[in-house]
Amino acid sequence: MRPTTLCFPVRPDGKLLLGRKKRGFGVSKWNGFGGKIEAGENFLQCAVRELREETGLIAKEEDLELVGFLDFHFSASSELDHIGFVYFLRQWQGTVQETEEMEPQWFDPAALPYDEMWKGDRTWIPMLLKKEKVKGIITFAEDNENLQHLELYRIDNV
Ligand SMILES: Nc1nc2c([nH]c(=O)n2[C@H]2C[C@H](O)[C@@H](COP(=O)(O)OP(=O)(O)OP(=O)(O)O)O2)c(=O)[nH]1
Repeated sequence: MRPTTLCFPVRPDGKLLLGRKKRGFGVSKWNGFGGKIEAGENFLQCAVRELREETGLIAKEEDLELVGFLDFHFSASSELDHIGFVYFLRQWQGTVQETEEMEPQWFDPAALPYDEMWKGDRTWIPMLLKKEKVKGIITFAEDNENLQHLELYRIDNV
């Protein structure tokens, strides 16, 4: 699978914007916003485009803070394997809109809906919230849901 981006808008009061995915892979899970890089795009361009498509928010590339680099492996379906560049975004233009793909909602960082998120997220998102940057490999079991292996490192720079 092509590389992907994943962006979490963060408000001045610390709340994070998540979206409940309405269709496709990971349907009904809460997640950040992103998707596959398109031909001719770099990661920042992809992150800006996906955020706009999924939330209506308009970001400047220079406002995207790279906070994570994750290697997602699916032991049963290697065609799903992908790397993900993870960004925090603290400034944008526009207002949040529900889209065909995502139902957005702001969450207190201390009360993220981890039970309805990808299983590794409860481990690496709190690291990001502590201002750590994270690199790692997340391997999902045969059911593409449960974790088979999780290897996360705190790094100085992504
Ligand atoms: N937060 C989080 N997201 C994950 C994990 N594993 C995983 O595949 N994803 C997400 C990242 C992407 O949104 C998605 C990868 O599939 P995708 O690129 O087809 O997703 P998409 O439908 O949003 O992409 P697109 O068609 O819009 O390009 O799954 C995980 O462990 N945590």
